Amino acid sequence: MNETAFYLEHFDLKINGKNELDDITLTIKRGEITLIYGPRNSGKSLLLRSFIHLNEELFDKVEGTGRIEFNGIPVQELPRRELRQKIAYIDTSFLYAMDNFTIIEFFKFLKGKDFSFEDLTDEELDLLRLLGLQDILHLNPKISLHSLPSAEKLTLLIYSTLIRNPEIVIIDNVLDHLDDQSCVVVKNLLLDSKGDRTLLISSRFSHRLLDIADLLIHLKNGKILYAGNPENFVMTGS
Ligand SMILES: Nc1ncnc2c1ncn2[C@@H]1O[C@H](COP(=O)(O)OP(=O)(O)OP(=O)(O)O)[C@@H](O)[C@H]1O
Repeated sequence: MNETAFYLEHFDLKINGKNELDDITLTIKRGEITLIYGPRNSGKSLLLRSFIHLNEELFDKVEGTGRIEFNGIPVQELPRRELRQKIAYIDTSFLYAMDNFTIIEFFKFLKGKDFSFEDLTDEELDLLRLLGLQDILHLNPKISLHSLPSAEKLTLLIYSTLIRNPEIVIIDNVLDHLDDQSCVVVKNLLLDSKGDRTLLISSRFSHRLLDIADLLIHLKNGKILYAGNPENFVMTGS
């Protein structure tokens, strides 16, 4: 299999005529964790959504120039359905959407309308335990997810992504909403479950996630200020 998951070359993005991403060239290797770090409005979400053509669904006028390849194929040549099967993207809007579900409705949404909790495989139960979510199975399945503590809801969102077993997992801004203790649990889980999976995580903070990143990309005003080894980034204080 191709060692490079994503390759971008001189990629520019204009939204409604305004330049938002500027000359992005980078390589994201398979099986690695990439941290995209930058302040509010630096372009993290626009960049991550470009990998799956999601900006086109949010904005009227999206113009991308340059190259984005997934597994060596330009993404515009890949059917969206295939991209979304292989690449799971979650952002904080999913958390708000989850409030509309009860526990059982959420599992049925993930696993099919005939789902019952006995259907969970050993692997899925292990993952629930690893994430500290096993108690959810003892709650009334008809309670709303809205009533769960937010850290638990976030972890459930990550669980729902991992059980689909996608090649690529993109976690846009979500981990910034976890408290320090839950963040450590999720980080360890992401490391443990990594395998061949490629992870892209965006954050407004570098320090909490730097230790699990293989590649750090520092974005500001739609431009890459740094792309490379996270340790060197810390050492130079860039
Ligand atoms: N809903 C929107 N309408 C118009 N322009 C937008 C919208 N969302 C983002 N943009 C433009 O895209 C730029 C980059 O936004 P993006 O959401 O990618 O930033 P971000 O780094 O993910 O920020 P945050 O940390 O706040 O999520 C913004 O400066 C803004 O100009």
